[in-house]
Formats: sequence, structure tokens, C-alpha cells
Amino acid sequence: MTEFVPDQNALARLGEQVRARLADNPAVYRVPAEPVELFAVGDFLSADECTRLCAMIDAVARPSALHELDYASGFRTSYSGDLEPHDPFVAAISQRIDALLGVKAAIGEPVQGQRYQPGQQFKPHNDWFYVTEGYWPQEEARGGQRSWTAMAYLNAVEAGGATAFTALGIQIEPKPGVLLLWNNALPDGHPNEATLHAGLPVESGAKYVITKWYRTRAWR
Ligand SMILES: O=C(O)CCC(=O)C(=O)O
Ligand SMILES: [Fe+2]
Repeated sequence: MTEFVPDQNALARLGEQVRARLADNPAVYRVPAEPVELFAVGDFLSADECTRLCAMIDAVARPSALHELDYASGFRTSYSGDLEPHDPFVAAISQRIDALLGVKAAIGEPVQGQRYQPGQQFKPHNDWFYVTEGYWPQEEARGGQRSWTAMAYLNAVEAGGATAFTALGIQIEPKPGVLLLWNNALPDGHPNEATLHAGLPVESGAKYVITKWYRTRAWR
């Protein structure tokens, strides 16, 4: 039996398009993470840009909300908020990520900032949407399934706070200016279960990141 996978063709197409684009860019390093397409770019953001983004996050961060579980459940205990998309500095960074991936700006969500303080974490999750959940009809109408994730580290964390791909046994230590990219789908357009990942608890210091999620259709 073949099940219906929403946006499957678009996910497959975006996988192919971005994969080819990244392969042509010598600044992009492929992290061995089969069966996940995971990439890293060093010094994607300058030290000044990181500092400026951290200050912007401090100004917008509120307890992080999730669709299916709220802050109080302890699942995502960081603070987060969307950065002002019309701010020229934010818009320029957002466009740089779009250009790196070679995708249309319209499919990108606003850049989100996130801050973790000691003890705060984001437990293992997938960035793609579960289409059986109550939130799906609304997300489907807002641009559909998520395709790629871009996430940049903005500071060096004193201890803890790695990004763990829990199904792969891979941990990435935060390093300021580094951008991570991964495809949330398999080449055939099915959501990739192996993309399960977590922001491990920060043990000391703070951790700041920006995240930009891409849909399959225009985000609104
Ligand atoms: O903070 C991290 O390392 C992971 C963040 C994350 O998974 C997300 O924002 O979707
Ligand atoms: Fe995530």
C-alpha cells in the first residue's frame, strides 16, 4: 500500500535542487550523517553579526511555544522569538541563507532567534510536521511541509548545549558563526525519521542560535 505523503514531490524536488547547489559550493562541508543530508558552513556569520543577533534575541525572546506541547511541559524550555523580518540587517542575513540554498525567499519562514540558559533544552524532535496532528491543516495552508532547516550558532557555550542527532549518535558542538543545514526529507520526499535531533541542556553559560525553516510552498 502506498500512503499519501503531503508535498512529497515538492520535497523531493527541493532536496535535489539544494543538494546540487550545495555540492557546487566549496565553503559547504558535508557532515557524514547517512541517511541524513547534513552540511556545515564555517564563518557564515562574522563575530560582529553574531553579537548583534544575540542582542536582538535578548529583546524578543519569550518562553518558546510548540504546537503539541507547551513550555510548561519542559519539552522546549528555551526562550525564542521571530526577528523583525523588515529590519535591514535581519533581512540581509535571511537573504544570504536563501542564496546559499538557492531557494525562493517565499518559502522561508521568518528567522527565529533562540536562547538557552543553564538547564534549558529542546528535547528530541523532528522539524517536519506530523500530518496526523491537529496543527497540520493550519500548517498545510501556511506553506505546507518543512523541507530544509538552517541553524546558526551565535556564541561559544561554556558547557553543554550541543545539537544531538539522537538517531545517528552525532553531536555538534556550538561554534559561533557556523551554519548547519539539513534536509528534513529523504531523496524520495518522505519525511526523514533519522533527522530526529535535540538541543542538549546548557550546563553553564548561555547558548544563542538562529533558525530558519523552509517550507515546500510560499509561507504565510
Ligand atoms: O538548539 C539546537 O541545537 C537545536 C534547535 C532546534 O532543533 C530547533 O530550533 O529546531
Ligand atoms: Fe529542531
